[in-house]
Amino acid sequence: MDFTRNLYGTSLSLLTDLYQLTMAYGYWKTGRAEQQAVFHLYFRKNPFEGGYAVCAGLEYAVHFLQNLKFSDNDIEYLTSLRNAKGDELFDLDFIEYLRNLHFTCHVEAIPEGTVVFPNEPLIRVSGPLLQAQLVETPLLNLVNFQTLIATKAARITEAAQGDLVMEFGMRRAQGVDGSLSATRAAFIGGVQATSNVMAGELFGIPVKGTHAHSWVMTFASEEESFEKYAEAFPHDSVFLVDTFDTLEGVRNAIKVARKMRENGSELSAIRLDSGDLAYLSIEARKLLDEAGFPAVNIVASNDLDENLIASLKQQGAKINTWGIGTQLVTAYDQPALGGVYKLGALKDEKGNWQYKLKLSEQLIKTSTPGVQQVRRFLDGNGKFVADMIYNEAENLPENMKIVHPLDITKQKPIAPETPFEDLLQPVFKNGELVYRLPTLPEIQQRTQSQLQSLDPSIRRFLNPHPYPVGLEANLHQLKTDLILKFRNLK
Ligand SMILES: Nc1ncnc2c1ncn2[C@@H]1O[C@H](COP(=O)(O)OP(=O)(O)OP(=O)(O)O)[C@@H](O)[C@H]1O
Ligand SMILES: O=P(O)(O)OC[C@H]1O[C@H](OP(=O)(O)OP(=O)(O)O)[C@H](O)[C@@H]1O
Ligand SMILES: O=C(O)c1cccnc1
Repeated sequence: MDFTRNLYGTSLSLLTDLYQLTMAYGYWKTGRAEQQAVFHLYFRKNPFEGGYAVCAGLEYAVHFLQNLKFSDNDIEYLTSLRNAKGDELFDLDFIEYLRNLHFTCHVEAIPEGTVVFPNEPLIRVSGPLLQAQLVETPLLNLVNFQTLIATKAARITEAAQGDLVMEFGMRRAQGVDGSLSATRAAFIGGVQATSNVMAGELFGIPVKGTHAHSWVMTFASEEESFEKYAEAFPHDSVFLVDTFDTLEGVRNAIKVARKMRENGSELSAIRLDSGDLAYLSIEARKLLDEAGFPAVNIVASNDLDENLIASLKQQGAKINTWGIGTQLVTAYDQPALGGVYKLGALKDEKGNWQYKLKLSEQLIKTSTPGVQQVRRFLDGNGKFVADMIYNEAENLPENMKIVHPLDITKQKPIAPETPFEDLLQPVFKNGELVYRLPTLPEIQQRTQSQLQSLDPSIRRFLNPHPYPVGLEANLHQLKTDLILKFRNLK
């Protein structure tokens, strides 16, 4: 597994789309490689029809940018590429330029574990056009997926209402990194443990687990299989009780739990993995309680997600530990977050920003110009009130107003003394890392406190109340003026 282990420490410079390199070549050839540019990474729609997202993946992005250097192997490969005529695709002088390239951009980013909303820049990259363009694809790759999974995990842990949630998804994940980075993001979203041992080693996430049906199937009887498991793990035994008949399995677990107690240990839990989990957990709880085992936990697994957990809770299921695999690590109901990376401004020869915008027939897909920052306004209790995207390159007016990005009639004035925080924080200055990467438990803690600051109406799964996010009025005007200009209406 050296491949994975080294993946984030070595050059990932070719982990990009070819068009980033051909554009880079074009910028270089036309003398624009060093022109100052600003790009923003953002998404347009909350995943899972939800009311929010939890941003994740920044640490991977930081490692990627720190190691942005074309290795000898990278250079050799790029030199080997040919155009349609059979000549070298890239000028050798350009290849030399790439060989000597090192990252000199400024990067601002919203810390991992922050609750974020559509249109807000999660990462802002400013610096030489060639470099800021080049990093588009890998940044999107690293941030889209982890943000998606952290959000799914936040929803699942919300549904679990404080119960232990374990991530069991590796076997159905999308390849090696689809499992490792999903486990990391799941932990950020609130999952407390994983069955993924390598994620335990690499990220320090607590590892936990039970046993499979095969363990039971290798013995002459289910009872014997439980006995032998308890001998091996007298203090950490969880018996999977559904191999043949679930309630019979619970009775066998109780028999073995009694023997364990005589030998001075206690059964930790049973696991249900099929059938009607509400009914079976209620019956299992009764059997365990009547037998004097009220402290034995009940774990459930079987294609669960936040909606099933909420439904089982509502049905009165007596489950207090959840093993969640496929639905979580593959973000089954929405397999991708549609994050994009768009140019906001370019500096002209006089050093003035020229604001840039991509038009679309759909207003939601029209990009926002400027050098954007996100200001989050809070109430007296620190609860989130509204977010304002504004242009840091211009002065803010005294009387600020937030304008809905798609409906100019929806405006929200901001009282002058409203407390706020600006979400984008400096990460790289001139290519130098200036950001202390928080630990994973710190990030998980941040997610929890951020979610607590969000009104429950925004967190609910069905038709969540939309959190107000808009453009500061001057930025909205700038965007409108540019749209009119490009449509030749002004
Ligand atoms: N009480 C319940 N309410 C709603 N959904 C449930 C309930 N109990 C289980 N489920 C879910 O129903 C789905 C199908 O479960 P079902 O019992 O039909 O198949 P299964 O248990 O996987 O069968 P198998 O025995 O082949 O493993 C699973 O996603 C499971 O989590
Ligand atoms: O259901 P998930 O949320 O993905 O959780 C992981 C599943 O992986 C195991 O199943 P296994 O591979 O034995 O297959 P199964 O689905 O037939 O139980 C385990 O028993 C869970 O059911
Ligand atoms: O430990 C478990 O119970 C487990 C691990 C992975 C997948 N399913 C279950």
